[in-house]
Amino acid sequence: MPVVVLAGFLGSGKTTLLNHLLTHRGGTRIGVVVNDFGSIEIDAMSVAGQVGDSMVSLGGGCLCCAVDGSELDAYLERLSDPVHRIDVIVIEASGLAEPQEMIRMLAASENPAIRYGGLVEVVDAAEFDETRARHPETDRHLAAADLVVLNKTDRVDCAERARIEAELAALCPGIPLVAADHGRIDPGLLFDRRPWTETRGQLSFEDLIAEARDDGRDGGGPTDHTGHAHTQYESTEFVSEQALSPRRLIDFLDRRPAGLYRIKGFVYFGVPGHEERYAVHAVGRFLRFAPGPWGRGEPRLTRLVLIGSGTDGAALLRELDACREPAPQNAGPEAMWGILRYVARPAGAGPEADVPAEDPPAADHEDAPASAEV
Ligand SMILES: Nc1nc2c(ncn2[C@@H]2O[C@H](COP(=O)(O)OP(=O)(O)OP(=O)(O)O)[C@@H](O)[C@H]2O)c(=O)[nH]1
Repeated sequence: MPVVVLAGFLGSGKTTLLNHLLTHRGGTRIGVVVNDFGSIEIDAMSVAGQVGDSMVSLGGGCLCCAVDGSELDAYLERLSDPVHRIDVIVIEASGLAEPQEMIRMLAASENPAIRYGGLVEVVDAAEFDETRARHPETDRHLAAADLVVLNKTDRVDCAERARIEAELAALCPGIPLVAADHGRIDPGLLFDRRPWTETRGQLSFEDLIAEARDDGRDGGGPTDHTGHAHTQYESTEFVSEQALSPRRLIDFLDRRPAGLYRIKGFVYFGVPGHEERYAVHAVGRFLRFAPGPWGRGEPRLTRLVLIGSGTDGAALLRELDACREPAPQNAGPEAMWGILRYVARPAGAGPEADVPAEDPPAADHEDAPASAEV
């Protein structure tokens, strides 16, 4: 059973791509391992249909370090149990994971049923230069990939896309590159249609084991994490049973500090007519809300994970505490206008019913309006 590692920097679109795979998998049964950096498992909650028994979720740190090889092995063993009839396992790494470490863990796995099925690196076209500038290790990750997905191509123009593709081709010679928006790639690129060979590319099993041996590591246990992106990042988690004020939340988001690179989660506003679960995603200066139904029996909670570098977690929590709203039912529809500006509507859809003409237009495609990328 091949185990494909899906990696890429914070917010590049890994969960989106995974959901695309799950909804376009045809007859293939995919086992999923989701690794959230924060202890609130937002990614796991965002995976299409919550694939039941065929998903395990590892929160609270990066798989490459916080979870040791034997723990991962135990989960893989569970998924590779014939009872699940799984054809392929996809591990969605946290956005701060070190892919080589994960490949090492897989290489060191004693489970005869699984084999490393390749590394897919997802790249955010809109954040490409900035991510590389802040994280030079990105180039190393890309060079280890078996497939590079240049995602969010809808957020850059043709010339910019061609420039990034040329840079990627130079960084990853010989490694297939596919461009996508919203992770819509052909699932056949990852499983079934092409046999995966363990020795293709720069990172063969043998290379990895030899590298680990040279470093005096066994390839399975926790290692020296110096230089891993996640050592520079901290995660702050916020949970509220009380609704949040849309106005105060948008004000908080508009003023979010530059170091706060990634926010994800679900928000309960409880404003009449807007009782849905609002998924929120911030990646750099990009911000999006997406209303959707609550799961059956799911408590109306706000759960947010805020990941950044040099952020003051206590101060962020104080600000979010101040967004709590004891009486959301008294709010009028205009309270939601600030949020609705960041809700992407399907192309061709009419204006949101309760967005007034004089209000800034709602985002009509994912390429956020200037006002959405503050
Ligand atoms: N415009 C645009 N937005 C995208 C695309 N792919 C993903 N997004 C949005 O980008 C945000 C982050 O996407 P995710 O799939 O959660 O990213 P991720 O890599 O799983 O994030 P982390 O787990 O935090 O590292 C969400 O709001 C997505 O809807 C795309 O191709 N174009």
